[in-house]
Amino acid sequence: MMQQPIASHFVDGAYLEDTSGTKIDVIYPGTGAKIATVYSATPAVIDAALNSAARAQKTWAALSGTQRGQVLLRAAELIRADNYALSVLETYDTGKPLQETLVADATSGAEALAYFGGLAASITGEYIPLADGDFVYTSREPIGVCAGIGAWNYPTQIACWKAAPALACGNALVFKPSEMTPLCALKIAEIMMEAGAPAGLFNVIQGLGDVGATLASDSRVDKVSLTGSVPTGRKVYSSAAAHMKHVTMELGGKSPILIFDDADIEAAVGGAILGNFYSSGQVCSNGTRVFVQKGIKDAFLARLKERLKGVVMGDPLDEAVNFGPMVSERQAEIVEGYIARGMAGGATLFAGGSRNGFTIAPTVFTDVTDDMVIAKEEIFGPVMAVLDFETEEEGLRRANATEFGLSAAVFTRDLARGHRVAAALEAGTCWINTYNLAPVEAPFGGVKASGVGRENSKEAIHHYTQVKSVYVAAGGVDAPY
Ligand SMILES: NC(=O)c1ccc[n+]([C@@H]2O[C@H](COP(=O)([O-])OP(=O)(O)OC[C@H]3O[C@@H](n4cnc5c(N)ncnc54)[C@H](O)[C@@H]3O)[C@@H](O)[C@H]2O)c1
Ligand SMILES: C[N+](C)(C)CCCC=O
Repeated sequence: MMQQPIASHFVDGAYLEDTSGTKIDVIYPGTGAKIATVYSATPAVIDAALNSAARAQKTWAALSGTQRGQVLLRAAELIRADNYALSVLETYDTGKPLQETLVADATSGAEALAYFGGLAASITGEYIPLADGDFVYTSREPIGVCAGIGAWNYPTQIACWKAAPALACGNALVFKPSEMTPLCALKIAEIMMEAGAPAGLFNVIQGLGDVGATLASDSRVDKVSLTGSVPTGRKVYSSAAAHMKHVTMELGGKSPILIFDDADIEAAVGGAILGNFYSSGQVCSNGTRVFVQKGIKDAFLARLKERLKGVVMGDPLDEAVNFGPMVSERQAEIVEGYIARGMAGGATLFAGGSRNGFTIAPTVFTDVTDDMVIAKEEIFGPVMAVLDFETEEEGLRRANATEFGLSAAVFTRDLARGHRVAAALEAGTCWINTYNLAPVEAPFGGVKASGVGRENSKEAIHHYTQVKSVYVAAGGVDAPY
């Protein structure tokens, strides 16, 4: 049962321990048992990580894109070969069911490493012809040392979604996982070394928010990429701005799903289930405001109730279980608090609402109005708010009436309406007739308060490089005196 890592940190190509840092107990959410202890990074550990990253970055950036890509491709293969063990570890770290982690986490990390490994050799600049034989060429240079700060819902995926583009572009990364889920990223660091990365290229240091804040403000860090909540994003962004650092902010949401009368009801119910209860609702892009057009609402709710009978709760390590606990007791309490506020606010509890250990049953509220707390705030748990609407204009207006803008979806058989609605939705990612699919080929990120920049896809290259223009003159220099 113990999942104790060799040491708390992975720095300069090896495990590193310093027990003088704050003690962090690692709890398996499936049972509430302590499974490991790590220690928060001390200033000495942070220094070692940043200094080794700076050294490694120079060696790494001097390689060709093809050479860098080969290391990432090898890392992807090693992750795939070790998928079962990595998935079990992801389940210990997060409590997500093994049935889910076996297909969603290490595999997603491997896909990101393979994708950016394949892209590394084609990160090039352009040639811009000018008058009289002059021209400009550009090159995409690495930014330098990047700091990655992770949330607790997808520890392996977040580490890889940040490492893959950063490293492909010739940067080094110091990654701080969430203090709730410190285990998985250490394994990725081991794998990077085995794949041939130079020591110091990918470091993992543990810590609470103060370690993240130190990274965000340290002058040796050139870019900060955060996956976390909007309040943390505001702090990190402002600290990075004071030092003129590049940022990527992958933050929270309260995303809408619009289900029209003509929707395929099975697809719509499936989308609402995936968009609310996958990972027990601990997904940034979840569609927690489900707007159902009045003509289909009764049928939608009836079918939703029926399909919720398929939920299997229990030990997340049992592959028959398809719904796991919250990551922590604290998160279970937060979600319970929102359920109480939903009931006190006048919404009708249609399904769920109960708690057992860290597990909150999939919960559905109906008769929700836009002004209720459960319709406005990100809950980050399995709580679906069902609202109804009459016209497309009304649905869109209410869907967009939020500070967030991470994701959104529309379910309709009328594809002209699907595209029209997707175009009008204020969100970084929109789905038509599906939910929560995020292939590495597609940009992922938010608008409005939900974020800055994009992860995945060729877009990420722009966020991990800086462009240099070189002007080449063909003739003499025409000066006024
Ligand atoms: N958009 C995305 O891709 C995405 C993905 C996953 C999670 N999220 C969001 O993450 C949130 C849930 O994760 P969480 O509770 O771990 O978020 P959080 O904001 O509490 O913490 C995220 C990370 O930031 C660190 N941190 C906290 N305070 C800090 C500070 N002042 N300076 C620097 N770092 C600091 C934490 O230690 C942790 O590693 C939700 O809002 C969710 O929507 C977004
Ligand atoms: C791949 N998903 C399921 C869209 C999750 C992205 C990361 C957000 O929490």
